[in-house]
Amino acid sequence: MSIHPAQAANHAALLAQIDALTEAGQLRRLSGAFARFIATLGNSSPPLMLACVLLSELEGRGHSCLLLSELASDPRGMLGWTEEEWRALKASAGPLPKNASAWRALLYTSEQVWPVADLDFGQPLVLDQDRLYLRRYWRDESTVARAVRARAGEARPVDVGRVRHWLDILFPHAPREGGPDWQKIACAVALRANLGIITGGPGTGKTYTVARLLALLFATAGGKRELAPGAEFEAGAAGGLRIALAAPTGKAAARLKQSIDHALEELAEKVPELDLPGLAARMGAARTLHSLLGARPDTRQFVHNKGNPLDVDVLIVDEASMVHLEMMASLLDALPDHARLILLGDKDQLASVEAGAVLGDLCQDAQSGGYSASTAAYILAASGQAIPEGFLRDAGPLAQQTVMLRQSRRFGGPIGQLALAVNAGDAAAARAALGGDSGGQLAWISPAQPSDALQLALAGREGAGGGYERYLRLIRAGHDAGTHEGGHEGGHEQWVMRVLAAFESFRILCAVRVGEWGVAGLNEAIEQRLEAAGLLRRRGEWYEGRPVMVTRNDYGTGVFNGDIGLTLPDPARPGSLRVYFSEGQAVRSVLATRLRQVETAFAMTVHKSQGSEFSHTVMALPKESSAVLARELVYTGITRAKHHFTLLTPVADVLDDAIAERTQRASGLRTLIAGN
Ligand SMILES: Nc1ncnc2c1ncn2[C@@H]1O[C@H](COP(=O)(O)OP(=O)(O)OP(=O)(O)O)[C@@H](O)[C@H]1O
Repeated sequence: MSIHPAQAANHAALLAQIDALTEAGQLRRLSGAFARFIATLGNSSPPLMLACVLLSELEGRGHSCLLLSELASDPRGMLGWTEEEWRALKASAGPLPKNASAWRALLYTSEQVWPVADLDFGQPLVLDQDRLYLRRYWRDESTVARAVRARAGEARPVDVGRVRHWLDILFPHAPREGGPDWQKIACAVALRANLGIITGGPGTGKTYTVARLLALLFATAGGKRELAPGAEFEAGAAGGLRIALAAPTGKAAARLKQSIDHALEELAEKVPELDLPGLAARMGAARTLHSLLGARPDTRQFVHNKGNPLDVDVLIVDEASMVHLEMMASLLDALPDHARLILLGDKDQLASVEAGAVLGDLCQDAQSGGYSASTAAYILAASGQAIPEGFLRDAGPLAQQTVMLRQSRRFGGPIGQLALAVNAGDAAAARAALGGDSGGQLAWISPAQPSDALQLALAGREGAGGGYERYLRLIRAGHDAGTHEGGHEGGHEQWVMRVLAAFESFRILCAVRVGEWGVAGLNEAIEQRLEAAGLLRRRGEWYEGRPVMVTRNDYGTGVFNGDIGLTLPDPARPGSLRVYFSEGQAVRSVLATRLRQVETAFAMTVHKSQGSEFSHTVMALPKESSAVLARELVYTGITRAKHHFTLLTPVADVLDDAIAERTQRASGLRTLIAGN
């Protein structure tokens, strides 16, 4: 490292301040280490090191880049720090550039930074306009932007008359609520290019729509892909259409497959002229994205990539809000050019834990439409639906391929109203919804301490059911009936499925990991309470009835981060325990002692609950407000509830603060897609 002597004092002061903030828990250790590493690579000014610390810190919070405009105008807000914390760090770095262009000029001349228009020497930092990146994220954003632009922008030929014919069969009724049929529009739009994005809240019919889209593709593709030119189209002839279903987690994948099978089954009765049961049978199981791409242990590389693309014509990805930037880049890389990608997800949900908020970025125009006149004309011809005036405004190629579904079919009641209020940032309406539900679907409790809420964990809430007692009693009953040895009527597997279903109907979600209202504190308290009630007996780490969540992919045992299983006796080996995972209609199990990276899952984070729904969902907020406690988190927690939702707030005002707080992730994806 070469440092000008005049800067040495500032460096020392800055490093000391970074260390102090690290000790105080304001910075992660990696951020300081990264800045030091950058300093070893060339001449480094204190402002450059400061920018590196912040870039690394923001990466840890899910941002893919550092926006120089924010760095110049509101660094404190960007970090969620107090004025004193920021002032101390700033003072230790000496004079800082005054505005974004001064920052840009400073970074432009730094040896460790590659300004994208210049010669590339493989520097670790990338400067693209007013955004500073770690190289990996710039590469991933560029990959996603290029692929999205190409896929959305290149129109596929569509036989409009035939599409209209089939869409009228697949969607025979006008929407009850009036207005255009956005589901029908979504199908028409998705046919037109190799990218279709369908977003909407829970129960708005994303899966219902995509099942019809598959039927439409099936009905219209046969003539094009497989038959000789000029040959007559024959329903069912598109047997070779290779369709893959995927989702970020095993649970979400299993749910997708189940819902699509169910929707196709229903549809088959209405459209007997299409061999939809055959289509469903050929589709195969839905897979996790990791498994689809061929994850390999100890590497970030996948078996499938640009050089070895996936063998698919249509790829449907559900719960796309959970797909992080790096995964989306890998997925788009591995997708052959001719294949169609359909992304389904709720744009308002929490983004992935890892960096990026890809679906949210892609859906920025979804609410307002942004359709061009030619898209509107195509939609009218292909689906008979007129786009209302307010949605007309050409917002670019991506907007033409994005459709938001707006009418929830199973979420219109109090839970839906609450979710809407939270999403709109309306705390007063959220409070009114929570307090005004006389039917008992919603409850709002403010327990002083966790012990006041533990009865809920045991027996649920009156009228709402739930609680962990039920599945634990089923385990006991299985013991009494000798089911563990497979001797019970219906067999061991049926019993396991019943126990798993009972467990899956109820869950306690936490906004945070630490503290008495966090995952760790509540899990311990619940375990103790259940043990005191005689419902479980803890003997060491593993015990019968212990629910666990896998915290790391393990290729040896085939379990993945986020998978949830229940510990039950092994029928083949008396005295030993296995962990059973539900996979839709089937069950998979692993010897408990083979699972190394797991944690108890009576309580789990809202983040990890994405892709799952529970009949009765309880969400506990902590006592203190914070930046992580944001609207998206509260919305995601509420929308995990199918029939009943209970909110626990030891301090009621925390709810208002959380609803007011928004998670904004810095990203350059939109700019890169626009090609600016
Ligand atoms: N146009 C429609 N007509 C009749 N029923 C519908 C329609 N659209 C959706 N439904 C029904 O509404 C329910 C919810 O639909 P679906 O599961 O497709 O929603 P989703 O958006 O995929 O939900 P989630 O976000 O929970 O996955 C289903 O029972 C579905 O059959």
